[in-house]
Amino acid sequence: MEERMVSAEAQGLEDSIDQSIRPMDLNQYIGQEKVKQNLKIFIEAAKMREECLDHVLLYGPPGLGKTTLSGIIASEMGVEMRTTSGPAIERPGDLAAILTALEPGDVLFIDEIHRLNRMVEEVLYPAMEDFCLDIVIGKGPTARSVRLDLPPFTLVGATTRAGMLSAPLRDRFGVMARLEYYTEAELAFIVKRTASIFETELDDEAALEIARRSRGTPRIANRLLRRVRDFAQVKGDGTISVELAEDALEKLQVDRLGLDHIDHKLLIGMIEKFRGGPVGLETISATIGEESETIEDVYEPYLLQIGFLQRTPRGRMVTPLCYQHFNLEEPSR
Ligand SMILES: Nc1ncnc2c1ncn2[C@@H]1O[C@H](COP(=O)(O)OP(=O)(O)OP(=O)(O)O)[C@@H](O)[C@H]1O
Ligand SMILES: [Mg+2]
Repeated sequence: MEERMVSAEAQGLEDSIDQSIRPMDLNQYIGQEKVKQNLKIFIEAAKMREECLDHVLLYGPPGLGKTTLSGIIASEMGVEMRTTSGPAIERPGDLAAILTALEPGDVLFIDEIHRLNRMVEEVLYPAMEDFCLDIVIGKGPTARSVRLDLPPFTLVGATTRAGMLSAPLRDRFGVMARLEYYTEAELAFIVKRTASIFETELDDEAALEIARRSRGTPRIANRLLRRVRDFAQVKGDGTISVELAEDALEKLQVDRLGLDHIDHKLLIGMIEKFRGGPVGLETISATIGEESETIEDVYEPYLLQIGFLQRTPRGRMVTPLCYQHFNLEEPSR
């Protein structure tokens, strides 16, 4: 699968670039107002009681700020964050090593928590519930179980797939926060903030133009900003005007709604070859030469979300909204 300008997943050096542009406290964290308001209360209450914050599950599509928010929770609580991920914890012993190394009150961030294996999960339950580890020492008839106390900690779990979490794990989180796609205004604010960190001048109109094409996702917005800034530096005087932004985004092949050449290939293919559908996933896959899983997991969600595609029992259909976007006449049905 090729890398796309509009992919919500981190690419290349983005994880390290993120270090410099990540908001550090709740006030710098833009949008997600409901989640933020609740977290503020829970954090304040925990601090008043001098306890650690209850375990938090953050879920939602990639690039919306789960890792960022976890870091903010730690800094607002005045503790350190230790970071790991579901697939990185292979054996119960790995988890035990991480847990016993925590300082009291620390945040343990487990990314992709839906990918923890069963055995590791079993160790996590008593750790989350009672801050203790049950370890088995020895083998066979002489084996005995020892209970080890852990420092109290806050587990922050992140997942793009909340539905794949086992029920017992899900039930052990006191706080569940679902991150939503961002509005255009919020994304414009985010790129303005990032531009000021880069010491790049970005016009308000240009910020909105980038925001509009970012698919509700800060990671995409920041990526588009970086690429547009390249154009401004080489082709202009470094300032990002709305004209420059529009021109650059066109060259980057990201259209007014954040659709790229792959989205176009998919939608136009359905329109030209199948009169807009309904057409089965496998047929689309064969026609445009992309795996059906990729279409379903990566390409379709945004198109469904903006109402350009519809799933029907007889297959996928292109909607009137999509015809309008491409200035095409709908076939009479
Ligand atoms: N609310 C926000 N305000 C400002 N910037 C944000 C916000 N949310 C995310 N960002 C920026 O977007 C980028 C991606 O955020 P982050 O890495 O936290 O996403 P994520 O949800 O953890 O993604 P993934 O699912 O891929 O792990 C970061 O560069 C971060 O600075
Ligand atoms: Mg993340």
